[in-house]
Amino acid sequence: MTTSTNGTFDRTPLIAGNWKMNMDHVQGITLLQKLAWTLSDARHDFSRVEVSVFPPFTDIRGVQTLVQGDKLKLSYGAQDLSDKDSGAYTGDISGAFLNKLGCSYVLVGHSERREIHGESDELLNAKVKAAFRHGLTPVLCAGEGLQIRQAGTHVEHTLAQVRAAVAGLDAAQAAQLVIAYEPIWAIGTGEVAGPADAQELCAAIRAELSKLFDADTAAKTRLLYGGSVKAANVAAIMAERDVDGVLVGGASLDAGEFANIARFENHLVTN
Ligand SMILES: O=C(CO)COP(=O)(O)O
Repeated sequence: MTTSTNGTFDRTPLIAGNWKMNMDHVQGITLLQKLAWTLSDARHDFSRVEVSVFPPFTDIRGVQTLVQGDKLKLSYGAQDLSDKDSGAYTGDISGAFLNKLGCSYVLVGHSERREIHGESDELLNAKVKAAFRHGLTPVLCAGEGLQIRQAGTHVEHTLAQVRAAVAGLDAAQAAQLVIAYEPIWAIGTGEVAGPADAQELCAAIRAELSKLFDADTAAKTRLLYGGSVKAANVAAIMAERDVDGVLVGGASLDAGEFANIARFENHLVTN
């Protein structure tokens, strides 16, 4: 995350909670109410730090009702979308439907979708384009597994995923895009990549965007880190220059913990 000399953020930090396949629509509403209450009690400034949740599809209508009804400043998105717009694609969800439910974002290419559902780089590129077609901001996830990390090819591996997913985008789309670096070995394992690891990859991704588009565009793209983020480690990660936010899994299911992550500035360590 960079701060300008007057202390305002160049890129609004994004604290995103990926609920994965947790929280049915009743539990989801309870969690969101608790989160909203905790953040409002703490007078969270949403214009300085954006907070977003990614519930299961079945929760999104309820989330929309609560956010709109209570005029919450939280944004929300889905965890996946189809690369198609409509038609005979049983079980798939169109970006058009997500847009109608007020989603701002959609995750694309989470490692659990790449690994469990065999989603290819080509498909993910089509999903990124489908998101833009329907007025959604894609949060593209990329990152390496343990073997690749141990082989030392994690930077090239992650950049190849990013290159494939952004192919054919224009500079305005690249600037709007959010990219989350999520090393698979750090997801749900308690094994957090160090702040320096997060910075290494976010800087490499920004340099790659600069090559593919231009430096101005690359300076606007928000880059997140994800993998075992907690209130206790978020400040050091967010203090890194190129890290503009975090994508949180397990810890986003606890309203108090996630609210504390969102309020990382309260325990920000500058280095
Ligand atoms: O996959 C993640 C977020 O998308 C990270 O999950 P954890 O925070 O549970 O490690």
